Amino acid sequence: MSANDVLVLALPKGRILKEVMPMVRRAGIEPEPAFDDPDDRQLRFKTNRPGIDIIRVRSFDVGAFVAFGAAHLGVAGSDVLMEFDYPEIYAPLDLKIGHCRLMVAEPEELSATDDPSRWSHVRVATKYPQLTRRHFAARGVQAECIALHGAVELAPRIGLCRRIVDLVQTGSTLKANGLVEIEHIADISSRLIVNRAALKTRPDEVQGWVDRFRAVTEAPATRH
Ligand SMILES: Nc1ncnc2c1ncn2[C@@H]1O[C@H](COP(=O)(O)OP(=O)(O)OP(=O)(O)O)[C@@H](O)[C@H]1O
Ligand SMILES: O=P(O)(O)OC[C@H]1O[C@H](OP(=O)(O)OP(=O)(O)O)[C@H](O)[C@@H]1O
Repeated sequence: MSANDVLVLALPKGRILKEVMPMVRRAGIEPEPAFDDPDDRQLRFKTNRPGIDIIRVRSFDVGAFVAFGAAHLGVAGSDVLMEFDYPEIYAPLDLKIGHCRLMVAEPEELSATDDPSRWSHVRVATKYPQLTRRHFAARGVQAECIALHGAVELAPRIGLCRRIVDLVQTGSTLKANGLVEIEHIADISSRLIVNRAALKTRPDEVQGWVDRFRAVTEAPATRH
């Protein structure tokens, strides 16, 4: 099999990887040992399947690798998919992992008197500037976004802006920074994504992997 024939699966490093690897293994893909070696600097890994390699990239970059066809399949949070909104990506399967929600939040004391229905302009710190602008524009509010890559909950406390759009799971990061949720934007989970062109040109292989992952999400996990 030539290198060009190998399908590439893009996985997000970080928190999702821990949840997704048991699913990848149950779908029948076992990466080479270097994948689990924290000192190994390799980013592309062979697997027990000669026809599939794994690449490990930033969670925000999985969509770009799949959209531009460098990877054929991938796993991405629906937050990332909403932010970039790549038409070349098809997301056929909810993997039911990485559950959280995307919220607008502000300092507790501001929320006591604030009335979001009266906003015409908001300044918001967020990792999701495009999604945030779209969300507010849909109800006629102009959002000025300050793009951050992390520690978003710090922004109101330190005077960068009063409001944020960020992910919330347990709510402990909001609470620790004196913030409260004031608007729900979306429920988030991770999806199996495929490049639309790859699905057209190699339908049996790509659909075969979608079906195997679907079977994993539908079967109860076995305990060892
Ligand atoms: N608190 C959370 N609970 C559940 N899922 C989350 C949470 N935070 C983020 N996620 C999901 O995990 C994905 C990756 O999270 P995040 O952007 O924080 O990256 P990370 O795991 O820190 O790794 P990296 O920054 O290296 O990409 C997000 O796109 C989202 O779908
Ligand atoms: O509601 P909680 O359970 O507290 O989780 C929410 C936090 O988790 C994520 O941050 P992450 O830990 O990835 O750090 P980050 O600031 O680098 O995004 C997210 O951006 C929130 O900050």
